[in-house]
Amino acid sequence: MSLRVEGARKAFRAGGVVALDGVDIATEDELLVIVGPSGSGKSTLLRAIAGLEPLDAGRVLIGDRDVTSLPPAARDVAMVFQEAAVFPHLTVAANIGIGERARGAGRRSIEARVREVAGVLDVDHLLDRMPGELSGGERQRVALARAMIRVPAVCLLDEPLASVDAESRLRMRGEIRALQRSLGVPMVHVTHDQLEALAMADRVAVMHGGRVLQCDTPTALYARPATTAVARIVGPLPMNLLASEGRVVGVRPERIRLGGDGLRATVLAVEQAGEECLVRLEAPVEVVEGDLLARLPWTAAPEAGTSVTVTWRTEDEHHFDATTGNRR
Ligand SMILES: Nc1ncnc2c1ncn2[C@@H]1O[C@H](COP(=O)(O)OP(=O)(O)OP(=O)(O)O)[C@@H](O)[C@H]1O
Repeated sequence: MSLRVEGARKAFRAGGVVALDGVDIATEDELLVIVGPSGSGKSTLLRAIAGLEPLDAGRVLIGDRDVTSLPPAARDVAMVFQEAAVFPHLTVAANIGIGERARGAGRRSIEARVREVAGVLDVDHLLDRMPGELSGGERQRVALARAMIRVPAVCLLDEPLASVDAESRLRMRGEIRALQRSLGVPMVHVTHDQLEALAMADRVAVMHGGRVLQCDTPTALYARPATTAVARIVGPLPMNLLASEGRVVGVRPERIRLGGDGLRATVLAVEQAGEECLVRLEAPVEVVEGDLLARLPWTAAPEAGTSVTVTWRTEDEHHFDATTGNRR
């Protein structure tokens, strides 16, 4: 199945915000993760695909069906939101089966399907519990199971891991990844956590200001960001951007080394992060945005206040146009 969004535009009269400013995406049976800062239009795009937000212009196509003017129920789309909305007065089994019951399926077939999907999402041992007796992660898995009980044409997830603790998040990333493979339909997952995006996705669409800046594999986004904005959004840390001879030179903090014949710098601060450390530097260069950062092994941590030299390999440089920010 394919999912395409073409030329999607959406302005909200309240506040005069252009939430979608000509968005095109095309995806097939893969996990497409949409990432971007708060307010970049991610949820609006997802809601437009689901039919919850009418577009001012543009089209949504699922397979060869133009669903732009169809109501949500007619689109065959499953959607899971940030806050797992489960019915507190129904058991887990009843929550998962509620859609099938509404469609008039028989009791036995509902039971069988509930057990099957609960097994996939590892909530089969919780079927008789009430939602109040579940952890946040378990509740979210129940919400996923309910949405996936019937294989939809398209599956949409809006920050389903946002309120789940770090350990469950890690586990659920893998489960969502596996769920997409077992369903074999396009899955679009929204997150503002770009590391989560890079870890899970077949491809990542980076949104900013209502536009898709780049849509590519995690490897390509990291290795060849198309613009300075993508270079700042994608990666374990924002890329350092230095003004140099009318262009912008980008170097990732994890590619910077201290010592050798290089740029003289002063160490402003050192933060330990497990085996590594984040070093904030001041150097006589024009840093286009943010601070000059280096990520080093903790064993190589310099002292704050000392003088160091900063080097990197030329093959680790990314070059961008100073005016447009586009990769050169
Ligand atoms: N119903 C609405 N009325 C007015 N403005 C809205 C409405 N919904 C969203 N917006 C605005 O549209 C822009 C995009 O919002 P959207 O929720 O799509 O962003 P987002 O990328 O999902 O953000 P977040 O990561 O914070 O959820 C924002 O500026 C937001 O304030």
